[in-house]
Amino acid sequence: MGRHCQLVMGPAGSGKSTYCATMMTHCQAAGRKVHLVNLDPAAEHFEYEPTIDIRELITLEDVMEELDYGPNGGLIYCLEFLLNNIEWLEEEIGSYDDDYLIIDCPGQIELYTHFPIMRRLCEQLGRWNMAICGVYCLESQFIEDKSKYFSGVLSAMSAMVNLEISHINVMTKMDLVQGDYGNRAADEDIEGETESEKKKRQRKKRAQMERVMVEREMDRYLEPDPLLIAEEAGALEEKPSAWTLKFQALNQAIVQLIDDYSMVSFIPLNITDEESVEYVLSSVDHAMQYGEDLEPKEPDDKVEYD
Ligand SMILES: Nc1nc2c(ncn2[C@@H]2O[C@H](COP(=O)(O)OP(=O)(O)OP(=O)(O)O)[C@@H](O)[C@H]2O)c(=O)[nH]1
Ligand SMILES: [Mg+2]
Repeated sequence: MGRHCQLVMGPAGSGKSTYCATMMTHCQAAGRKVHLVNLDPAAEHFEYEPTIDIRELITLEDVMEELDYGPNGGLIYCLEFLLNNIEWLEEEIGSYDDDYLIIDCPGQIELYTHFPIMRRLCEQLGRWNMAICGVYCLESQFIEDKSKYFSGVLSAMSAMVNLEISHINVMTKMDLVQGDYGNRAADEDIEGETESEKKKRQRKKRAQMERVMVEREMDRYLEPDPLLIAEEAGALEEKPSAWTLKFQALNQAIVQLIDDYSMVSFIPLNITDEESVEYVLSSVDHAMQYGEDLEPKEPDDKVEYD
């Protein structure tokens, strides 16, 4: 059937390792043979023991100690070392010929955006006939700050453009967003209503509000709405300085870029909801055509013609 892998990327703390563990559990429960690959030389612990682990080749700690590098330079050194010793990875992967790999990457976004490291790794995986789907994680907490959110959108876009592999973007930690909205209750009184009727009505209203808030507001972040940043730029001072005007023009250019290409959209992931995890997995499968050769399509002989 061939080899398949998910390359799980995203900024520091965006939930990559948690995503990998969630996917491992979900895939195993569905009877898929999956292996975790750790490419983070600074990783400390994992819920699942990685089958292939860069730390067996090189660790950040050793590089910092022996070569006197700082953490970021040290990390780049480790990944370049991996690329220069790629036969190690080939050998490790070699014995998992027909399996499915979930690759947990480090959180330094420069690895995906402007250093050619991840791109070279993808090219190498491609040469070994591995179908790859990039999974770029951005955490839902980014939406609290629109500028931060848009810089996240741009980093996702940059990874997509740079790596040239099948790609999906995932908005992680959605359980936190839904939890916040869930706290807004309707507490107005209605005459003649008993206490238990009021509680029931409030519960219903809260559930409704939660749904509407999540759907309406979140939609603007899942399919990035350029107006979000335009709104923020509009909220600046009445008589903007020359600097502010330049900043607004830059914002406008970014808005235009995102709008023109409409390339970036996010799939929400709530790890506490099995259906949500399944939806992300099926999107990844679809992106890299996983399983299509498992079930060859039968010609549909039941089609009726007029
Ligand atoms: N509530 C909630 N917390 C999460 C979720 N995913 C991750 N976290 C928390 O966010 C923090 C970072 O998660 P990690 O999975 O380690 O993130 P990472 O992207 O692997 O981080 P680095 O490898 O350091 O870049 C941890 O404290 C997790 O418990 C989620 O879906 N929901
Ligand atoms: Mg991690």
